Amino acid sequence: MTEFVAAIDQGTTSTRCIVFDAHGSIVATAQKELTQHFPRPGWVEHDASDIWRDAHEVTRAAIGEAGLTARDVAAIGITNQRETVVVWDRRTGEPVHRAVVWQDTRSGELVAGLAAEGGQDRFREATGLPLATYFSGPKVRWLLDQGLRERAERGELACGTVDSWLIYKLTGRHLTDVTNASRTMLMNLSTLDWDDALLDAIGVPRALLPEIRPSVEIYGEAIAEGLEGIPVAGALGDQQAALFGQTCFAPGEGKNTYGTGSFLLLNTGTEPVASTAGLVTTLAYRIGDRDPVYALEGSIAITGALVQWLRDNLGIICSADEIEELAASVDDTGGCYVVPAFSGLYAPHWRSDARGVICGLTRYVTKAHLARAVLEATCWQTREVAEAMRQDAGVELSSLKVDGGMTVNSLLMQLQADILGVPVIRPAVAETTALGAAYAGGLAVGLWPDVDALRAHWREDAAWRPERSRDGDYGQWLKAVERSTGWID
Ligand SMILES: Nc1ncnc2c1ncn2[C@@H]1O[C@H](COP(=O)(O)OP(=O)(O)O)[C@@H](O)[C@H]1O
Ligand SMILES: O=P(O)(O)OC[C@H](O)CO
Repeated sequence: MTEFVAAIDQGTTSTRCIVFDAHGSIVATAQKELTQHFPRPGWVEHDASDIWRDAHEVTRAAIGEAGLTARDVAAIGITNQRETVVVWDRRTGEPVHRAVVWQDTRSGELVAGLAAEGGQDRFREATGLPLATYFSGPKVRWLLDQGLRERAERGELACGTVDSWLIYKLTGRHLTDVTNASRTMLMNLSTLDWDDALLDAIGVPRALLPEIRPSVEIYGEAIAEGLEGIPVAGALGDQQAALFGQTCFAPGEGKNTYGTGSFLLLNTGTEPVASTAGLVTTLAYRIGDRDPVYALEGSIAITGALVQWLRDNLGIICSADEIEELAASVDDTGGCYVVPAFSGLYAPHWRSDARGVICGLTRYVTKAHLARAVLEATCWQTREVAEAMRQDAGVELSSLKVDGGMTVNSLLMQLQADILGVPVIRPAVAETTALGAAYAGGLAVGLWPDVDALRAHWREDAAWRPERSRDGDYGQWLKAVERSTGWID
């Protein structure tokens, strides 16, 4: 058995492939930025052909960069932006529409209609999810309503989240992993199968959907050029992959990933825990035919994306890393709070009528204060979901494991420790999302015997301890959140 695993990490803003060795160390990386399309306010699209082209290209590049050939790679694991939907023609294998991205709000009216009939939580018991534009089912329904329904019912079209699209292009098989399926609002959390009542209510024919498989399993051999014969052997939604990569295998273990959005997940064991505090109940992973493991999740739509907005829409910084120096040039935000409700508010509020606000502006406030308030917005939103976690699972955080693109920002990490009041700990391999996918692939082909073998790989890189309590400012943040709601009628 060869000792290398390639992990494809298809994120919202970029696609990368990382080759890991049997110790979980990075051997080679290749990455491509993904073009974002914003055709109307609230709409976010990706070109699914770009997604596949980039994934194919970076995988071949990373394997080459590692000095390997396809024969030296034990498995390809996949991790991906979740909820985003792709619909393709089964005959040509080509997409019939741009992918509708998780942040996209075009299904707002559909979602409001469904909520009017049975309340926002009508599918919560079956799916663990509140009705929101975030999840895939209503996005699929919107796509079918664009003249695709008849073809879908005749079985000519296939649909899936990004894992499913990549597995299809890699192996020719139409499958999805159970963690991704749990984000569609079409899968029943207990049966782990598509639920006819949900399919009916949301208006999605079963014929369109992939088969739901465990997260750790050999799905098939790659047939894509240059990758022929590599087992495609594990898939997890990116937030679940980060939980896996952080080796949070025991109930009560959790992590927060800071990327385009931020997602705090807590392993709750083999029984789903229902949320009453605005969190989402979701699949954490399933290894082969063993009992599935569930998680509670605090999903925050916009964190790193707010830094991008400061860069691309306002031009206040030229690159994301410039925000740290600018924000550090002042001691506080000058009383300014930014609530980035660009796609409404996700956990714990689930308010699709919210839109972004900046509160507390005076003539004193400079771009440096604004930059600092942008960083604090990530931290305050995280505090809100951590509080919800305490209410739902009775878990009092004693520290927080972190990862994701924003965690290179030390000021942000210090602000997070201050605002949460607990130490924030970053592991040596910050690419935990890709690592989790590599672990899933490697476990499936027997590179590692079990999850216990993976724990030994986790090492701390840096920790930030609370230096200044910010409890006194939390009320002000909540007031700002209140002001963002009720904007859309
Ligand atoms: N130094 C930094 N400070 C703050 N945010 C950053 C920094 N560097 C990158 N980011 C943000 O991190 C995000 C990218 O993280 P990544 O984990 O690659 O995201 P994704 O997986 O969602 O594509 C971007 O939204 C970017 O704005
Ligand atoms: O692409 P990321 O890393 O921001 O993750 C997106 C999430 O999976 C959305 O649920």
